Amino acid sequence: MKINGQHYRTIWLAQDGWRVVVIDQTRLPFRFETVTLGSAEQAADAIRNMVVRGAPLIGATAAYGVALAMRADAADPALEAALALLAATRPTAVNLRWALERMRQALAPLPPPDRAAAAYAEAAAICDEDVALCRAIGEHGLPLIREIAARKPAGQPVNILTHCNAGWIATVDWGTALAPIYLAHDAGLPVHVWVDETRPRNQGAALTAYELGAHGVPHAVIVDNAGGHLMQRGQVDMVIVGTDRTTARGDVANKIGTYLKALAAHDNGVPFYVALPSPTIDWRLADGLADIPIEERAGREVSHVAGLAEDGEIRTVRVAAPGSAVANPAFDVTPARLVTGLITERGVCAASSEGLAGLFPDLAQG
Ligand SMILES: CSC[C@@H](O)[C@@H](O)C(=O)COP(=O)(O)O
Repeated sequence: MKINGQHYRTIWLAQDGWRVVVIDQTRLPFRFETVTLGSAEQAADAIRNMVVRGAPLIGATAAYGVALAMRADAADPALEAALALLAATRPTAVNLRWALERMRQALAPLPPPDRAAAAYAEAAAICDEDVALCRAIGEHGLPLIREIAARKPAGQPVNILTHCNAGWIATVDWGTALAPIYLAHDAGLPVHVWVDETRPRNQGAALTAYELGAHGVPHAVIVDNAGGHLMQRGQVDMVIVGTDRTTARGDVANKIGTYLKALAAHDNGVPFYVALPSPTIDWRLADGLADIPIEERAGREVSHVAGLAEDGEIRTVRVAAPGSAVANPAFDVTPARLVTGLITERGVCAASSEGLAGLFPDLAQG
């Protein structure tokens, strides 16, 4: 997607041909800065500290982290150490495990001298494929928006609510939940996006609003608790969110607060769609509530907030009462029964074992 007229992906190789450049998401929307990663340790830090985040981009960064490790030492112990280091960074997004397993399968059979080149090629393939998958998600989601637009009075925008950031910044390009919105906007359909701010890290206010604004998509940032009210008043036509892990029966883990939006959508008859590429499906799991690991992040993300101070500096301030305990579960699980449909690169399906297996018979297990 474009920033100030220039096309960017979220991850690319530096001019030296081996280091890896990412956009520092901790500085957005106030500063567009990049970070250059030169080792698997730096890639792991970037994922852990959310310099990069979003399930597909976490997977892509981990893949390049393995490539960086192989350049330094391609022996078996080094490969295993890099895979373990990167796997331990964040627990919920299954794209991380998927990318690392794919790297292991590509590299382990090779003699060590061949591994670095193969690792870079595999990481690049993962990135290119992610772009294609996300673009396809956009194409399959577009008719859903078009149908709603056709039922609205002429000129009235389709109001779409989204939570967290599932746009191009969370992937390599295009995004998942935002891909259909970009295609609808580019096709001339009037769309307007309600952007949940998404405490505690404010990915909605900081990242989704930033990228929608850069693309010229009309939107408004709302506090996380406003969605239900807007739905009761008929001001939300549909919800589209991303996901960090979807089980084989269609339960969906996504940023904390997603479940409450699904409940409100259900109560108000608002369609609730989840957009995902197939690497986000964990075919080994069925019961998302019981089995998806939920990341517990530092309490400081709740007690403190970062923002742009009046003097133009990015500063962090405390918002919670000093001394109060805080808890910070970073994701929740929305049961399949609350999901209207899953928008994937192969089409839209029911959030159910049958729906997913029907679209992905080659990937579904059992
Ligand atoms: C296309 S990304 C889908 C999800 O990864 C996204 O909605 C999300 O929850 C990201 O969480 P984050 O903690 O910012 O990595």
